Amino acid sequence: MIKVEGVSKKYQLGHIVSSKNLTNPFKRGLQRLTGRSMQEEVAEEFWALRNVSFDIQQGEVVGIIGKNGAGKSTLLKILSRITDPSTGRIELNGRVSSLLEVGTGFNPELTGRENIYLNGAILGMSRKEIQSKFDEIVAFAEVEKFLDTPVKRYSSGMYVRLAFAVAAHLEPEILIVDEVLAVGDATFQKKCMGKMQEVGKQGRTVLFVSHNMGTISRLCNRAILLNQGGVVADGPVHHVIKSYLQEGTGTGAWARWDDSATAPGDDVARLLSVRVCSEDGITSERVDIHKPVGIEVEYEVLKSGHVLQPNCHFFNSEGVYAFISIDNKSEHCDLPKELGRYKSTAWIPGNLLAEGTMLVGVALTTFEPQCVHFYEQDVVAFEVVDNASGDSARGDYHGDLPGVVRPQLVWETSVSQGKRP
Ligand SMILES: Nc1ncnc2c1ncn2[C@@H]1O[C@H](COP(=O)(O)OP(=O)(O)OP(=O)(O)O)[C@@H](O)[C@H]1O
Repeated sequence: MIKVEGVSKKYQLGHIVSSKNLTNPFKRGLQRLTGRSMQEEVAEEFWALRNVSFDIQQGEVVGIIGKNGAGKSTLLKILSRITDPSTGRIELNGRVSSLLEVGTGFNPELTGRENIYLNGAILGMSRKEIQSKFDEIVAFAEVEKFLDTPVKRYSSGMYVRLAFAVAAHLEPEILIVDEVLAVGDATFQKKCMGKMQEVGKQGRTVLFVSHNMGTISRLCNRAILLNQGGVVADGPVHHVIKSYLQEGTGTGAWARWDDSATAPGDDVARLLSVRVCSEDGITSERVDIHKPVGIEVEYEVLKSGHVLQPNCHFFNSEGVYAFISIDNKSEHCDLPKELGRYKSTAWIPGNLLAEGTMLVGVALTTFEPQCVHFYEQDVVAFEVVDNASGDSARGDYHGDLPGVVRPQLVWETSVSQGKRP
């Protein structure tokens, strides 16, 4: 269905080098002779993709994962024929509908209604075929009132809703979606997930890029991990997510931001670091199932006078939302914070989580009125390990124990007939 063979993509990057690093011998000489410092612009080659090969069969729902700059969007652009590969070849059999950056595929001057017909026509559908899908698209996107308004007047949320609805409902044989779900609100994201699952079940092929491992694992059965433009893992989604987390190509046990200007946050507070740690304060990627594990959040308050409550969101590698914990019981947590650097640690007791990977999202929230100063999803991860020593909740059972949590509960047994042993 999709065949990618030895695909590489080269970009030319132009940048200015200053006097010390001139490469042009003429400019170097001139600089020496005149004593005037010179600049020059050099073009540098950059390979965004290197020798990427894989096959995707019809009906596969494939997640493309990798850290920022790994080449995911470039790969999807090549598959959507927005850009050509520098070397290698791709083969796609079937109608492709793609939703890459918000807005691609829409003409801003045309109305919502006109854009639906335009996109259908681009996909090679007849007017009748489009008409049969029209009401469904409009209902999904919830843009009934704005159907005859040019899409340039839409809010970004409306735009994405319509773009997704069009891409997913016009019965493409191959649906390519890049992280667009991050733009909509939670209800819409859920709706999109459901729709993509449905498209996959109808035997169509879906390629989906996301940084959210929960979404990837819920939606996809296979994942391809890219790192610096190359494929480093390709296979069942849980194995590939595990490599992403473990190889340090993605989320580790420690995330920090050295430059507060680019750190997550707003003018009230910024995130400095998040760490998974053991009782003795050591950063730990692997945690013994019996032992407590701490999520330490360090942030800087830039504007005083706000009540700020850190909160952690826990997901397992299948994307199941395990639980949320909000700092709403500690001393002074409900008082406005002064300027300064704060460190808060949430402690999860031993024998609570099940074994496996936990992904943690961290937020800082003011609740009245509600304002989220930052929320970093999947910011750190750790592996809960059960060494099956017999004194954990698993007891003497060595087989697979499913579930998000595995608390060691107190059991009581009473006997009404016969004798206790
Ligand atoms: N038009 C371009 N010109 C030059 N470099 C580019 C261009 N497009 C992408 N790149 C570079 O290619 C690399 C791969 O980019 P790409 O957007 O494919 O990565 P990504 O995995 O999608 O990243 P992200 O998760 O941040 O979206 C990056 O280093 C990026 O800076």
